[in-house]
Amino acid sequence: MTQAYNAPFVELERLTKTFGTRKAVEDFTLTIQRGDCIGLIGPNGAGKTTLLKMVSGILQASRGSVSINGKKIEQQRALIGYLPQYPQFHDWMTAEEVLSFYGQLSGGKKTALQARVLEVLGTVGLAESGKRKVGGFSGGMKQRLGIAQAIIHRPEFVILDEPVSALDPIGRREVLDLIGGIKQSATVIFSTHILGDAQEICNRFCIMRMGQKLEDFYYSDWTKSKQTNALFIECRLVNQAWINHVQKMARVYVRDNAVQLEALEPDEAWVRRILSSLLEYNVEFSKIEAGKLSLEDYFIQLVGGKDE
Ligand SMILES: Nc1ncnc2c1ncn2[C@@H]1O[C@H](COP(=O)(O)OP(=O)(O)OP(=O)(O)O)[C@@H](O)[C@H]1O
Repeated sequence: MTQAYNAPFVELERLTKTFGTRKAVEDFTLTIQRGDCIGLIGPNGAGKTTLLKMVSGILQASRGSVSINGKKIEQQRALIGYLPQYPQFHDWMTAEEVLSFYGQLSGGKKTALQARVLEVLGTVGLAESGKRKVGGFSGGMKQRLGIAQAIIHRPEFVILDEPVSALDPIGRREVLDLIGGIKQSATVIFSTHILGDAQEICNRFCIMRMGQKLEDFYYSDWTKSKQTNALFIECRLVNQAWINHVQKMARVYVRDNAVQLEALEPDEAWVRRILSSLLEYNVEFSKIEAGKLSLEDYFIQLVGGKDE
């Protein structure tokens, strides 16, 4: 049967996980389309790991369901590649042995896997290290090996839990480039609290807090709606009377002399009204920029502190 182009690929339906009395994830519903690269963003303790474990089928949901191509996740495990937050390997195994082992767990035959193991080691930049014992690997190398084990069986849906957070800038760069490559041929969801990294490679963002989905948007839609309705004004001196006035038209964030305005009810004349107000209130400004609200600013406005 041929599927409609935009038929849902993965569907999370009111996923809920309770540990004792604590709801780690609550009524989380999400439809993932093929080709999405989703950044799952949330403060510590928001429930990201718990959610991804349920989506990958390694943690039983207390309530709700996950389906892939309309079938229960239990029947679709072969389509999934999963990188846990803290991948563990036996130090005494070589990288080749690790990948061969995981490939066999996914149903591959040892002899048939040999070429694939070498191919994947090349993909993750470990071609020269295949015969080395994992115990001698750096954190970045282990993370790349973790990604290699997640993609050894050519999964269509790749789930990565905090793949970059623990790495130094060089390791992060390598892993980000790697995820950029993986998303060319697979649907990807990965959790992070480094917004800049997610912004670089994701086309879609899901923001969660206290187990619940706060926002879910495609970056292109978000930039259209937010960036045209945001203004950044650097003042020589912040004029409080003007701030009081613009608060009727905008959410106002003041940091030192920088004022960020986000339209309360955007319309075409909003920017013009703000600019007129600058003249009306004799605000001395040194710089005005339109449309540069960063995802990080937005996230901080939305989420604020930690969930722990
Ligand atoms: N096995 C467990 N038993 C009891 N509580 C748990 C368990 N696993 C997670 N929790 C709790 O569920 C909540 C969500 O945890 P989770 O690890 O999913 O959050 P997270 O967003 O991944 O956090 P971080 O960014 O710190 O990894 C936390 O309050 C956590 O303490």
